[in-house]
Amino acid sequence: MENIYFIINPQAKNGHCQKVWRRLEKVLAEQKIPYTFFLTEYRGHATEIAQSIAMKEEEMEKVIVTVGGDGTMHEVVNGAATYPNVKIAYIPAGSGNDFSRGFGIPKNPVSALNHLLKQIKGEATLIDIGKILNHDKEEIFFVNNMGVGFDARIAKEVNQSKIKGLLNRIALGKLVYVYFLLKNLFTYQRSLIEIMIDGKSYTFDSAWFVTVSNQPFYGGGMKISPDASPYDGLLNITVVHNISRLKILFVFITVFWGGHVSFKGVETFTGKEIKISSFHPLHAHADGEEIGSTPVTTITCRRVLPIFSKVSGQ
Ligand SMILES: Nc1ncnc2c1ncn2[C@@H]1O[C@H](COP(=O)(O)OP(=O)(O)OP(=O)(O)O)[C@@H](O)[C@H]1O
Repeated sequence: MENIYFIINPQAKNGHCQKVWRRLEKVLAEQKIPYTFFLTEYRGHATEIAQSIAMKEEEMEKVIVTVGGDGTMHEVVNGAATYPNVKIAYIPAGSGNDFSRGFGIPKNPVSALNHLLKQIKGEATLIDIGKILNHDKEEIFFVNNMGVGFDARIAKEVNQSKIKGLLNRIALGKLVYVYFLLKNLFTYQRSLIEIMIDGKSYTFDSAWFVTVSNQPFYGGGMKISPDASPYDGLLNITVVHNISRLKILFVFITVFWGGHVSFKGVETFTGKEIKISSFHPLHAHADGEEIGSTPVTTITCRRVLPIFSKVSGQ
């Protein structure tokens, strides 16, 4: 059996993750699985823990299992992605859990753990990840998506909001993104955005946002990039521009099944290196976590991260 380390964000889904972890502990005890665990104490802590696990006895193979939401997974990947001795797994216990949607991991945390315990004896799957260079020349990885503009503004407000806690308590946590989308819809100032995709330049005036996806889902189940695949070495770009405030509401409804891509004003591209700049600095996010503002450059890193997911061996 591999060395298994769990990193748990007890605050994910406004504390619900603690209950999830207690259920997982029982399963691990019943199956007599040896493991080590760490609870995160603050934002950024999962990155520090993952990195220190990866660095300890570097020749030793390890599996780091994230228990939490997409934000915690983002932090774990940023701590461990550059260490070849580490494989990563995910148990969904956050509000949105787009990673589990995109990678076919069971929604139920106990099922996800049982599934992982079966898989862990076999081969992990190498997936693509995105690497961002922001204007401070920091390197940031993402597994789901990154974005600039309206969606990054929403991500920032969601992360700071008290409403998220309220909605989570009544089991409607996924609606938090919808709430902030509607809140910003009538006030957001659209902007000129320039995108360079593999050396080819595109300009969009009155742009709402640009999303760069590694897998189809974001924002708690919206299929923003229906054709994105984390196995093809490409990133999928979605630009929404020149659409009125009223029409974007209709477009938004169709995002849940990926129908938005057929609207005029929704443009899609694929590429390996994407530079995004804007007339005014715009918020940027990676996997829903704030990462500063434009300009940003994103590149794909092809099949570099070993993960355990339903589609292992693909
Ligand atoms: N102990 C902690 N206290 C406060 N914040 C924390 C702690 N540990 C991690 N965090 C931060 O909590 C934030 C949210 O975590 P996470 O994304 O895992 O859960 P979520 O928001 O419920 O789920 P999702 O992102 O899937 O909607 C992350 O930005 C992470 O950095």
